Amino acid sequence: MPPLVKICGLTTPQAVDDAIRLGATHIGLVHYEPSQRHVDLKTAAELRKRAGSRVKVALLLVNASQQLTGDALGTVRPDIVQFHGSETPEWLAVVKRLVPAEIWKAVGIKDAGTLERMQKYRGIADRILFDAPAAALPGGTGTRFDWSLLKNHRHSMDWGIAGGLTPDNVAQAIAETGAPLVDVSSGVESAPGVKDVDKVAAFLKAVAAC
Ligand SMILES: O=C(O)c1ccccc1N[C@@H]1O[C@H](COP(=O)(O)O)[C@@H](O)[C@H]1O
Repeated sequence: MPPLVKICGLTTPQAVDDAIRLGATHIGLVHYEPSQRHVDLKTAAELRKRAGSRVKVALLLVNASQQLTGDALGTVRPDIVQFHGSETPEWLAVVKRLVPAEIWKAVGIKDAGTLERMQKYRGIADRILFDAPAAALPGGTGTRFDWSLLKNHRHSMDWGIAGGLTPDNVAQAIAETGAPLVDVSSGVESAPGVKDVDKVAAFLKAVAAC
């Protein structure tokens, strides 16, 4: 079975409809003001409603305060909360107790030591998303990590990969890592925050062929 596909950073109803029509299994909405893909909570809630049950909807937060996390989850009611900052396992456990959503944790993978350090999320996060290490922004920069770090790794949690994936390299990334889920944002855009329907189609086609 081909991997699950999350198209992240959607900002318009058209982009939501396109991603679903073309076969995405998950979509992502970014609520993080420094991001060029940031959507306010009203817009995020509208996009979430538009998706309905056609696809799983992730809300991406980065080191959000307790207040903002509560407001965001209460307003948007996503299927998944994707924590993309330096959130602690303790904080994720609190959120997990309070909301009926899957908890995903993005982890910037630098070296084999990351695979040890991320064990602290075991039993708390429902999925680990391996991404390139954070730089000026914690994600969404189109930067790849060294996929060979995951080669032959025995995963103890559900997982996926993100970071610098494109229609041209996603098949190789899947072949090298065996990822059960791939997540893309900038690699299917014509400009930051603007999804390109042809690139989204090409990405989904490349994954479907795996
Ligand atoms: O998309 C963003 O702007 C963003 C901002 C802050 C944290 C994460 C962000 N995006 C996520 O980062 C990964 C990799 O993205 P890319 O494909 O390399 O552009 C992915 O999960 C995005 O959703």
